[in-house]
Amino acid sequence: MNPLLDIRQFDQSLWLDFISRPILINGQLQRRIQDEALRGVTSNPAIFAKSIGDTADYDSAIKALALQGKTTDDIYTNLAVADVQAACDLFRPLYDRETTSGDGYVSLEVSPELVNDTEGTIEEGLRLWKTVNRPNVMIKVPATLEGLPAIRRLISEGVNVNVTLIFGLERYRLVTEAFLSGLEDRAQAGQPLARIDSVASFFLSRIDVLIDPMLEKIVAEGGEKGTLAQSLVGEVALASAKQAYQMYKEIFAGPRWEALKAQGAETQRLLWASTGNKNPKYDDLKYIENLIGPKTVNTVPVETLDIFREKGQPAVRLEEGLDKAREVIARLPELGLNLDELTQHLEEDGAKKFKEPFAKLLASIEKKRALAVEDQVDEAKMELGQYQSDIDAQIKKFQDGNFVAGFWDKKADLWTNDEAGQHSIRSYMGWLRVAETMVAAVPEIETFVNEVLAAGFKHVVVMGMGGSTMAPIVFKASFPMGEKGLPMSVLDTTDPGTVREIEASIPLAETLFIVASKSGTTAEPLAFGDYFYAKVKEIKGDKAGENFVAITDPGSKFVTDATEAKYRRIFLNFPEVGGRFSALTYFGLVPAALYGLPIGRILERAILMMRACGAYGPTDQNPGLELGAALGVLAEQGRDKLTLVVPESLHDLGLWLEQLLAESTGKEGKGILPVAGEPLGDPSIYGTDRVFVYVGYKDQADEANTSKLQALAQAGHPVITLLMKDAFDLGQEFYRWEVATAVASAVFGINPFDQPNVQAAKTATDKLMKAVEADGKLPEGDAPAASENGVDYYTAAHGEGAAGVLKAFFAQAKPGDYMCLQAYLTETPAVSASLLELRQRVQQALHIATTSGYGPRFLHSTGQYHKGGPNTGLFVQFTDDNPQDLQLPGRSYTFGTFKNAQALGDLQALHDNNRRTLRVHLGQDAEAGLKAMLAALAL
Ligand SMILES: O=P(O)(O)OC[C@H]1O[C@](O)(CO)[C@@H](O)[C@@H]1O
Ligand SMILES: O=C[C@H](O)[C@H](O)COP(=O)(O)O
Repeated sequence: MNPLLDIRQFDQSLWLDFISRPILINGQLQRRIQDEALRGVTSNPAIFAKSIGDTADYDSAIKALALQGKTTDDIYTNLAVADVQAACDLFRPLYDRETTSGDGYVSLEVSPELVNDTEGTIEEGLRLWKTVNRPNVMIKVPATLEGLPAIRRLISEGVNVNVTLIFGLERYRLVTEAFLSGLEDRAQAGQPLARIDSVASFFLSRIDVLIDPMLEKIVAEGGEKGTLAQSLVGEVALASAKQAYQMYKEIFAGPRWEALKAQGAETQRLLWASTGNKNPKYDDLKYIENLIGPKTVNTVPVETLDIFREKGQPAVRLEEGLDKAREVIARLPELGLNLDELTQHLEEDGAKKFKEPFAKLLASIEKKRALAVEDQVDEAKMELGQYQSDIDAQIKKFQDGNFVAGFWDKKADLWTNDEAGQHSIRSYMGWLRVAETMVAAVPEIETFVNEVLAAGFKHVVVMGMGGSTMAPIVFKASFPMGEKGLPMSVLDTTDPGTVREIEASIPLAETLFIVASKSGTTAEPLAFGDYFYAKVKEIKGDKAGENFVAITDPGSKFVTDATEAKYRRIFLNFPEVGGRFSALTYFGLVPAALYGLPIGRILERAILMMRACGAYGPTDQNPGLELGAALGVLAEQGRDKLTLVVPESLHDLGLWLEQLLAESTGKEGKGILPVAGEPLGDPSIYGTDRVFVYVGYKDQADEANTSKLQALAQAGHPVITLLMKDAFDLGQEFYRWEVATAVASAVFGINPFDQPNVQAAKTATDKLMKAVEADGKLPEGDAPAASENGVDYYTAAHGEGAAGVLKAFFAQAKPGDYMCLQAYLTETPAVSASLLELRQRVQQALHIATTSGYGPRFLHSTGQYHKGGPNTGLFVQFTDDNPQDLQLPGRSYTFGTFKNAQALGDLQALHDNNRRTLRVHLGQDAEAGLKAMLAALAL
């Protein structure tokens, strides 16, 4: 027996007299709807004062909104509306299902300051109705004399109204009159009456709280009056309610009502409010159990609802003791108690009881707002030496041309005069303000995380390429897992060894797989999805979809496929945000939240940087513009190798930055080459093509790097230092770099948002895969230039044996060139160490920049620059025999063949762009093969 469910047979609806973000996010409200037959929610200014003003639950959102320049009032409205919307959405299925019950509603009250202001109430009521934009919201309007015409008007406009602060029977009659007149106005205007729902909230416990002490005083005086008073103690509220219910039955009967009913109108139900008992002498369920009757609502505080669940005795009692109820009210005057005056007092006091906490709430928001806007972004230290004046001139040029205003207005001619290019630029500027949208999406994501935890998942695997997984990689490497987070793996390679490794390390049935692909067409994530779906299906059969989540753009075929495969959830991202600019969208934030990070704080910092970059009006300095102008000018003057130096704790930031810079700027023979993971050396080993950027933490000394950087700055190399307070500042840095990349692209006059040369490798790979499908294997290639110790060397450079070939290949290096290692291998410490050794030796001997990436990951990141940037690269590609190959389900080929086709396809694209290449096939044992190659290298 559960009284919460049993009460339904008496046609009473229980609503919850509380709302807060935590109960929306942690699933409590949903559980109450699902398991406890909860049928609505009411809020009031005091409730919001408690949930917003007295907790830190909204602090991140308040800060983010404050930084956007919102006023305190706007911040309150934004928070309250967001909660009400979320609650409305939870009740929506109930609301849609039960078209005549009048349930499924969430109430939001107009400002208590409007309690005696008719026009103000109408205006705010309509505004809130529009802003919440849900059919199942009720706007709460006080039943003051000034409120009555507002109720009539709002009802006539089709707004659902919860009339609040009703204490007396006469006023109740006027409330029903306002409701009926509103419906009649509406009918006269030819508008439909169905689903215009309204409740009349009769406040109960407050009546007894006021009158009982008066009665008790009379009791104390003794005599007849004392005896009478004694019989009335604790009775007035219930008697009022019972009488009101009789009035309700009368009013909503007869010809006037029947005419409205015939047009689809529903009655304005009585809602018992203020039903949390406030007198310890009374039963906690006094205002619940005694007021059960058909077609009524009781809005109950959390604690009372829980008590009712435990020991409630539901039965219809609302029409019991009606004579006594009449007598209670009738005899009050004998004791000198004028109920009209008392209810008037309650009304005034009621207004005060809402105004005071509301004022406190606004004051607390104001305090947080004022503090937030004082916050400053972490300043960059720019040691630009001889380049300073040219960079200053570029910034001045931008200022004179009103660049920043144009930037925020998405004026595409800041980048290119080409019409198609301009169109593409305008279509991909959504990242500029997407962090604002995501602040609003935080509760949705956090709710999802709680759902995943409640479902018992133990691990998350994010699967995707490039911009769809880079941010999760950075978050995972830069933060420890959050307290309630799940361990997270990222799969962004077709390397079978890595796929196996991940598979072996996860509890398959309890792993949530996120297939992340903006386009929904990228071959790798779709293959990963298919592979693991088949694996989970072996365990969970038709329920496999429960373990899968998609993040993709709306309208992609992947949306259809994921829907068919019954994915647990599909997050639709934003078509106007490109992959490498998507760190602060669902792509970065859903995994981050599952990993247990408070994503609101990451967004807060991003918005701080947006503000500094002029998103909300001109600023004295613009960190994104300054960084971008510096990088653009330096690259134009030959300093085009951005050498990123980071402490170990930020080692994967380079992966994200590489994609952003290389894919955005590496085209039309221009661009900035990001150089990440290269050990920092003395000034003597560097050419004049470098700019050094250090990203680290303010309070973490990094002596080894900082002293070397000092020496480099002294030797005339430009050095830029960005120090973060903590890892949450990654939100700030992501944004700074996105702006800087777009600005540097404007210096070059290129479109930062396309990747014209990526397709070439994909097309070549597709062609090779067609051959695989037809012949069962990849086509035979040219003969190697050398073969030694199980390692084959393929290159156009000629030489004797492995050593000769390597010598000839590296002999092509010129100042300003770079060597790029492309390892289509399983990432292991030994492989990474050999690649690093190779980089070091080349750097020391040839004084050129070196980069390194695992394939096929880099194809979706730096691959654009390799083919589209300047022809300064010497590319060394490593492949192996994929000793641990894996079959792909539903396909005629393996992961290994797919990966090797990707390598060959890219090699083809490099050749087509006349790049200098060396392919080193390492055979069965990549680690040994690499050692053999290093032994043959005479550098
Ligand atoms: O998210 P998608 O559409 O799968 O694309 C992944 C990556 O591939 C690229 O399109 C390059 O191939 C990147 O720009 C992108 O981040
Ligand atoms: O709509 C509900 C009312 O705002 C609420 O029940 C008031 O209760 P209180 O008297 O306990 O503040």
